[in-house]
Amino acid sequence: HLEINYMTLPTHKQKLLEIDLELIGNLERFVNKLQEKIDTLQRLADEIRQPLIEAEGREEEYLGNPLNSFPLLRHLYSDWDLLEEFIANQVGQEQIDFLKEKLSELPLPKDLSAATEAIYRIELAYGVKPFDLAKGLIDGVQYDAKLSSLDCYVMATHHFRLGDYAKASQWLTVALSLMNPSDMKINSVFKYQRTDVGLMLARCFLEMGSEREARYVLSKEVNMTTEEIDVKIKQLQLVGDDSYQHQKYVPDHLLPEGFNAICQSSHKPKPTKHLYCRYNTTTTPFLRLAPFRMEELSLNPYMVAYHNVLSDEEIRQLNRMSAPLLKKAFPVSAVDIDYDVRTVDTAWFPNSETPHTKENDRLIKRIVNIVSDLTGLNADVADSFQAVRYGFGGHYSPHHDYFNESIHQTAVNGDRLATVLFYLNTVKHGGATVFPLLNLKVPAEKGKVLFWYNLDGESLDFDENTEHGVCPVVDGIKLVLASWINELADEIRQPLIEAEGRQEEYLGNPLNSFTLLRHLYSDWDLLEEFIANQVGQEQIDFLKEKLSELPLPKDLSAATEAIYRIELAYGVKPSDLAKGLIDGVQYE
Ligand SMILES: O=C(O)CCC(=O)C(=O)O
Ligand SMILES: [Fe+2]
Repeated sequence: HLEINYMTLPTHKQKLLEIDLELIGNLERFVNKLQEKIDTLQRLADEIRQPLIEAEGREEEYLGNPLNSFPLLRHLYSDWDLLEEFIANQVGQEQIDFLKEKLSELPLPKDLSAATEAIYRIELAYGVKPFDLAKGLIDGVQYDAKLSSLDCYVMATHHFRLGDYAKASQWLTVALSLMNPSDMKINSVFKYQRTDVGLMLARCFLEMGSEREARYVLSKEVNMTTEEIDVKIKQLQLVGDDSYQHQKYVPDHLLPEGFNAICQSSHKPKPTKHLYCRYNTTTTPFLRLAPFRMEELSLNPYMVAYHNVLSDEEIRQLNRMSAPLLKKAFPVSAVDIDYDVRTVDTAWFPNSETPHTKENDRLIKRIVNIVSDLTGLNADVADSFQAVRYGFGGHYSPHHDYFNESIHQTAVNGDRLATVLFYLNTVKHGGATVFPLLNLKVPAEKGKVLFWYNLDGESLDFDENTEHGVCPVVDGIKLVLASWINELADEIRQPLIEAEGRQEEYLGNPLNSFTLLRHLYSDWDLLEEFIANQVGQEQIDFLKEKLSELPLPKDLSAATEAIYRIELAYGVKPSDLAKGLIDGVQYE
């Protein structure tokens, strides 16, 4: 049962329909059995009554006939006894047993919580009023679906527990409006009564400080007398009501308002007059041959989207590869403070379970290449792709991708310099990536790749403006592949990082000083040209400004000559010198 995931796996959701259909079939068989018994009992009643009708008004004459008195006696002697047995005998035991057996396959409390929270997130993020949500109108889209009174009551209970009494009362009002008198018998089967709704609504009004409205509801919906109301109100005011469990109130943290506003269809994207849409042919030579349509979304932080990067077949293969790895990563424990940060399934990818077929290896290599082609960064990240699957209501609260703390990962690889996101499907409604501080919404579109720097281009400080999250998915699921390029994967920075903390020693070594000098002398100059078309003007200006502080031709000559003298004086072969072996000493 543990692996069942109704939120993100269509096949599992399908199972809910199948089991419901099975149970409905079972219920119908039970109804038929019951109907047969009713028919039999009705006929019996008619037959037994028949002689009595005949005898009516002439009882003496009737009973005088032995053919009448005998049957009457015999009938009274034995029939009712057997009839008692027949009536008492449970109809449809088989169907009852079947139902009992199936109960173990039905959703668990945590499944209901997950579904409730999914609707709750959709309600919050898209600013949907309970009344609209109940009739299937979400963020301007009218769905062919609606909620029942009991569904609304469950939503109200969720809000109530979070202490959002205003929203809870709205849901309760909708629940009342959807409750028809003719549903009373059905509702009572589910132990759901109008008075339940009324009591909770009165509680909401009391919590909101409106005793007058609480009294009105207790009288109208719970049918209490004035005296009963007095007692109830006093009781609630004194001791509260422990029939409802409370949780802490978290919605601000869950989906902040500024974020939600961008999720909604009413959001107007900001004009992007300084930004361009063009083909990237410059980052790497590869792109001169196979340019991708690129859309600059922001200059600071630098952020671009590329379109139609992966083919449908590649995406199919990726999904085939990652599907078995995606595990249910649902945070179910309410004591976990982060339980509402992210509702997805994730898998690091590829991992030891990924079959090493030729196609798989080729595809992974291709994705690594795409990442470095699109970003111009050294993306030796084959072990750090993350496949992410969002189900209905699946979201990611605003966060930064950098860790900004010393953990094993940042110590080994540095922090996350850049993020590359592959969108593997088009989400019909919801699921956009949103950057609230940039007022930017990036819809999930199949084949698109989004790339941004998490560190400021100038200071290399963490760029707080890269804060981002994912709007709850309304319709369908969302699939992405995330890849992070770490600072230290960028080979340009490698020598500096190696030198960190032991600069004197590091620079004391001629090979290091030479490499550094040569690199500073010529690489940045060429790099400036190389990346001029891609990075923000600000960074280019910074680089240009710094060029004046870099070594001059005479400095390079001096260094070259120094190495040359060492080579001559110690008789070092070029192959030894290149690998650090000088006059019997192996340098690092
Ligand atoms: O799914 C997305 O659009 C964003 C994912 C993300 O922010 C992350 O994995 O860090
Ligand atoms: Fe992220």
